Amino acid sequence: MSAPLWRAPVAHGPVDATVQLPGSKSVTNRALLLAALADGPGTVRRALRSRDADLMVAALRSLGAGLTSSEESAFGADWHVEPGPVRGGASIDVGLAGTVMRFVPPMAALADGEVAFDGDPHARTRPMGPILAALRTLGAEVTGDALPFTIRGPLTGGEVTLDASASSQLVSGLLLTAPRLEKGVTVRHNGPPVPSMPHIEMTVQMLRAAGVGVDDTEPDVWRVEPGPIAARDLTVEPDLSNAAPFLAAALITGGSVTIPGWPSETTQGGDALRTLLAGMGATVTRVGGDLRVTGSGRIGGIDADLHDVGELTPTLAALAALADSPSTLRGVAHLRGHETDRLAALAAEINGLGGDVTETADGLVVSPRPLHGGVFRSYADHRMATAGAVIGLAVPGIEVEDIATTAKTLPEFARMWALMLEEAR
Ligand SMILES: O=C(O)C1=C[C@@H](OP(=O)(O)O)[C@@H](O)[C@H](O)C1
Ligand SMILES: C=C(OP(=O)(O)O)C(=O)O
Repeated sequence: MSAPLWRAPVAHGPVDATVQLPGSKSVTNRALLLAALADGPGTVRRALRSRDADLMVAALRSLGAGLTSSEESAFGADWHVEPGPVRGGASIDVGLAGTVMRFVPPMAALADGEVAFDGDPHARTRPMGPILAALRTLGAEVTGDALPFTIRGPLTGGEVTLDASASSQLVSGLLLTAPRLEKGVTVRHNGPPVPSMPHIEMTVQMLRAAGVGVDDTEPDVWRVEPGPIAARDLTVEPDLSNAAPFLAAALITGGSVTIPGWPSETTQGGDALRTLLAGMGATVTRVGGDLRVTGSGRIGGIDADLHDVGELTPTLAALAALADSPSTLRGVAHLRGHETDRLAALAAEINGLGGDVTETADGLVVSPRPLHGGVFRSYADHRMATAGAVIGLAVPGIEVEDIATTAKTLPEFARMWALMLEEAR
């Protein structure tokens, strides 16, 4: 059965909206896991509620942690987390969540028995081999090199070398559980450059904030000292990557979109939107603690290396397709291992609307062409679905397949999108 189609609304004038974004998926899922491994009860405030976050909560519960929520709203939950002895015997569903499939297995190797992992059909193709091999080196028994697999500890820790060029999460996953191992862990990367480095910085900063010693002075080497993970009371920042489609609306309509609570300092890669969107012609200003992006009505093409911020590629490709000059998006070969092969998917869907997108070995060349309506397939990828919505602002007759897939990180997307456009009227 094919997924339902969602008629993307066309913008009939400049948007002028304030869009309150729920919490960061990346911060939420790190904070929950660290809280479950901590030395006492802790709290994660304004945590994202979404499919990926709910899968993390379910995984931690099945490994023995107690999680109860209060203050539930569209903008998230406050989770009270009670760590417990890590329990074996669980079967964990990772869905399509990179953070669950890479962050939870090292923790599961602390359990007193075997833990099984599986996920969505496409999750079985996402890169897992290097982290599973690393866990074997560190003492665990692991069946298989991809999902589905089982894992059985104990992990003693020590030093391990892996190729993390397919995903920064292969490193983050090992670092997050490392303090709980007798010897800690030293991770060395050996291979082409690791993508999404700000996400490893996020891991390192969150470990340090929990009192863990981390040495990252040598490039591509991370040493995590053994020791307690301090229980914390932490508030999650808004998800800056999910700001991308909303801010893109300002450029497309020549309007203005404000995101409240944009952090002044952050390890979220989405912060790069400030420079990337300015590079495409937007005016970007801070108004108190908010970020405001204003479009001029003109979108310029860009030549950008997105190696550190690959998550932003679908929105930027959509904008590039509507620009007045060509764009080259480079450094994102690893996107072929994301929710879908995003380079192939973006080229196929934009070209299906009459566009001119060419895949390169590590990115896309986008030459703007007049686009026509049609179906924009989402491939179970939340950022493909939102890219379709972005194009639909300017091109009548876009029907996005399976808009509900945005529930991976932003279940309220369609409602928030409609609200943003209503504010323009
Ligand atoms: O650690 C994280 O929270 C993430 C790391 C990045 O993964 P890759 O390094 O696989 O790109 C990013 O794209 C993903 O959305 C979230
Ligand atoms: C790559 C992404 O997700 P994941 O955490 O599943 O890797 C993403 O959200 O763009």
